[in-house]
Amino acid sequence: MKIFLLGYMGSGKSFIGKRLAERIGQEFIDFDEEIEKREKSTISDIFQQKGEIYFRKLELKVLKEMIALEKSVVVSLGGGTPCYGDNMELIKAAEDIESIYLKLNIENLTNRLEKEKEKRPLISHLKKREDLEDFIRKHLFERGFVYSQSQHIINCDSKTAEEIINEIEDRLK
Ligand SMILES: Nc1ncnc2c1ncn2[C@@H]1O[C@H](COP(=O)(O)OP(=O)(O)OP(=O)(O)O)[C@@H](O)[C@H]1O
Ligand SMILES: O=C(O)C1=C[C@@H](O)[C@@H](O)[C@H](O)C1
Ligand SMILES: [Mg+2]
Repeated sequence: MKIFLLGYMGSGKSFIGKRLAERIGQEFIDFDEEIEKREKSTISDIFQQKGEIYFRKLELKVLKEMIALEKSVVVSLGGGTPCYGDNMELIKAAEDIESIYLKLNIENLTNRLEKEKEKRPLISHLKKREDLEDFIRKHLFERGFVYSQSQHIINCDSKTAEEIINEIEDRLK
């Protein structure tokens, strides 16, 4: 089975994806780590040195490769991966992919991202909590529509990783 995890920055795609893959005995690919490996650079440095447009083009190339994989795998996408160009249409058109949106509310996303801004170039400049929260509110308003086109939507607010993984397993039965 090919499982793609979607959701906003900090929603837990990497964290849940790794554990879900272990639970069901499938290979795990973290999309951002894959890009970092290929570029021999961090996401922040890629944004800084080559710009976001370069990153988005590379993201599309890697997405197409992930969609074409012919093996069972759990892929944790980047937060913006489905949101650019026709990327979500490509994901939806792939009949062998189960797409899962890990949904969190703005307050919980802000709580998580406040502690982990450095590795995330789109928010690393937002020093005050209020500014971070305002950014997330607007950004999620723009992106939520895309994430919500996933086949499964898992509400992750106040759930442990264990509970979320159990819920995903139930959905995929
Ligand atoms: N169910 C959970 N309960 C509490 N904390 C969690 C849970 N899931 C993930 N986290 C924590 O939230 C933070 C963000 O998670 P993670 O890095 O997996 O997000 P992400 O969706 O991969 O973000 P990005 O799109 O930026 O890569 C991490 O510190 C992780 O440990
Ligand atoms: O939400 C986004 O656009 C991003 C999320 C991260 O996973 C990285 O892919 C990068 O920081 C961009
Ligand atoms: Mg991640």
